[in-house]
Amino acid sequence: MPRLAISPEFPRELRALDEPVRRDVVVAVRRFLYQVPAAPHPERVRNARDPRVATLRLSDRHRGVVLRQRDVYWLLTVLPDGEAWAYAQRYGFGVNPEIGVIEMWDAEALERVEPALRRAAESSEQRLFRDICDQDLISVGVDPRLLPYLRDVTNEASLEALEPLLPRTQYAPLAVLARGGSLAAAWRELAYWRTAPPTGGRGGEEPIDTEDVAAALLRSPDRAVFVADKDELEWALTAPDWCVFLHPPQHRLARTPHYDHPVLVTGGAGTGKTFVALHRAAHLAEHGRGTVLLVTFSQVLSNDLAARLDLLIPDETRRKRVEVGNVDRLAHRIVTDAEGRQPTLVGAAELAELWREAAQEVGSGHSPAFLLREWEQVVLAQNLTTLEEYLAAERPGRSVDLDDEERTAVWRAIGLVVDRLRESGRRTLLQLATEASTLLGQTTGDLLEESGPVLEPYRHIIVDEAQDLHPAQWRLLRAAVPHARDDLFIVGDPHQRIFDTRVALGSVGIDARHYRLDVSYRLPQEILTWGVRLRGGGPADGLVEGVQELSAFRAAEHGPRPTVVAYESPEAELAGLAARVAAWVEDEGVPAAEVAVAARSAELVRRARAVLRSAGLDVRVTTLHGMKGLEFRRVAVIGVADGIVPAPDALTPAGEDPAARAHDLQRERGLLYVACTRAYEMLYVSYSGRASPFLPP
Ligand SMILES: Nc1ncnc2c1ncn2[C@@H]1O[C@H](COP(=O)(O)OP(=O)(O)OP(=O)(O)O)[C@@H](O)[C@H]1O
Repeated sequence: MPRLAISPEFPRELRALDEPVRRDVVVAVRRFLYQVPAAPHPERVRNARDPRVATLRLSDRHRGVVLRQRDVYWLLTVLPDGEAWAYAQRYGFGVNPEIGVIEMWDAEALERVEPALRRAAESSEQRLFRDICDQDLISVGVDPRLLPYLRDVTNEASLEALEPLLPRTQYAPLAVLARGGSLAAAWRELAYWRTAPPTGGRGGEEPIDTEDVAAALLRSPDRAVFVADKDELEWALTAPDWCVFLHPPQHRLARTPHYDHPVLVTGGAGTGKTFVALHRAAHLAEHGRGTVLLVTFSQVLSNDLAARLDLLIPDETRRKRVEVGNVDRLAHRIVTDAEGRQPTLVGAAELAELWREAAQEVGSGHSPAFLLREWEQVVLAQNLTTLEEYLAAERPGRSVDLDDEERTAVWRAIGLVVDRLRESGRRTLLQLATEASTLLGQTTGDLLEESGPVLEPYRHIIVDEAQDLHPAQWRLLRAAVPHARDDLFIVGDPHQRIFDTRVALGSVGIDARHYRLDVSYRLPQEILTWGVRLRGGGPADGLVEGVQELSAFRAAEHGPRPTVVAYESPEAELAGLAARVAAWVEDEGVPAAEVAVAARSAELVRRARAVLRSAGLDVRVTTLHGMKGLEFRRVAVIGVADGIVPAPDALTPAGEDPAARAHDLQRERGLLYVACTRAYEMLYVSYSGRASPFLPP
């Protein structure tokens, strides 16, 4: 039987065919896989640039194009006969000599631009790679067949023009060198695309055999998937792309057989962190040692994760090994199980009233908001249970110093609130998390109705959107899984933090090894660059010790720049929004479900919704918070004006606590950044009056 690998273009082209043709094609591929009588056979292509390329007749008028080596067939595409032959003649193929991935390039187009390259070179003294010898270029993976073209490149702009014609793993290190980067930096760029973790030596793996196509395909999970039987074939042809093809850095993280330590993966918006989390869950469902919990921040996001996991793990038994939820629910369930009834939660307004009363009664001069923050960010964060502990505690992130007398007063206020909550039988979600982790740590049989120590309810935990979890929630997760191989796999982005939680995992007993994803597959470079300027580009703290930079964060694709429009009045801005959304949906045919509108205040959301509804435009309109974790083809963020973003009532007065205010501002910035980075095609931002101070000039 042939060893058949499918390229991601093949299912895409297949979907574009009419139903009867599609059916014929699938039947023909199946026949080929099983080599039954009447199976299509490879036919040579005259004038192919690579003699290993052949075609397979897959329907009356359609052919598949394959790259063939002995019994290995890489099925690249399916096209009408003429186009299939043209395709088969057009491309060059190779194996990257340094990292061993398969490469494919538009050899015909390169030949076409060659005379222009040569003419430019003849009329210029400049050569972009003059100071780099052939051997050095080859040492960063450059295919020797491309050297003649590269020698004629005179400047960065002409190299950029070649980008669409070259394999990514050829272009990426060249772009680093073109910018003046060192060979070591170019090598690091190339190594980012390597699939397997290094096992020693410079290249890390066994020596690369550039003639071994099968090994190269196995190292290229974004370009090929091997299918061994008809079920795997069916899966590769019908499942969404992201279920079947992972980019090498994503694959490396998600499919590493085992980790002997907790893992933290950080990466900017759209780098595929959620996909990595889902694939890790699928991996552990198959190879793990017990129940997997996949948790995220909110119920909305966890419903979305559960639906995606259904797609990724079609096997029901395996799917059942993964529970999907959010941390609050987990805490709620553990406390409910232990107490035999559901805990009652305190409402936000009620809690605010309790803090107001306590502030007044204690009369320490601290505002209710200050006391609440002190409780959540110091007392609950460190699980302080006595005044002595509180007096001795560090108060990271809090800029107003408190002497012993003041701390005693604050402790008294906190005590009042906690007592009143207890008396009324109510609790906050963070209290629940704290209690749940204590319960898990207890030696009692109540919880699982058996005697002996309580066992951790999960064997593996995967956390998505980790940047917004509170230390109390982290302690709960740590307690819910044993300290063992593959215990915790955590993904998040400190730059997208929208709540006040700056937790270094080490401080909550999670000694994670840190990995990074740097390439965004959602954002075009233009939205990404603008977003990074908006976010301030500055470092963000949290999750890892120290700070995280955005400097390595980049995009895989280009697209239009974001549009920022200033209006005279709020009414004109809303009219402008309606016109813009109408143009997208009605004129350009973008499905309404792929458009989202976001604003900072509930009032603006309501008004935008009303205006769009009355124009018959049924698109999602939500707050900036509501955009977390989602993505849309087109996004409009409105009301990005001074006085609205940052929201004045979300800011601590500067006089009360300057550090808290600085954090509030950064959080508000992060919120706008999150909303703007949900767009994978086009971003529109508007305001009336003065622009928000966050908007880049
Ligand atoms: N392997 C892949 N195959 C197909 N598309 C991908 C792949 N990886 C990333 N993408 C694209 O990038 C988008 C972002 O992926 P994902 O939601 O996992 O990113 P994220 O890092 O969790 O983003 P955020 O932090 O902004 O929520 C996907 O919806 C998809 O459009």
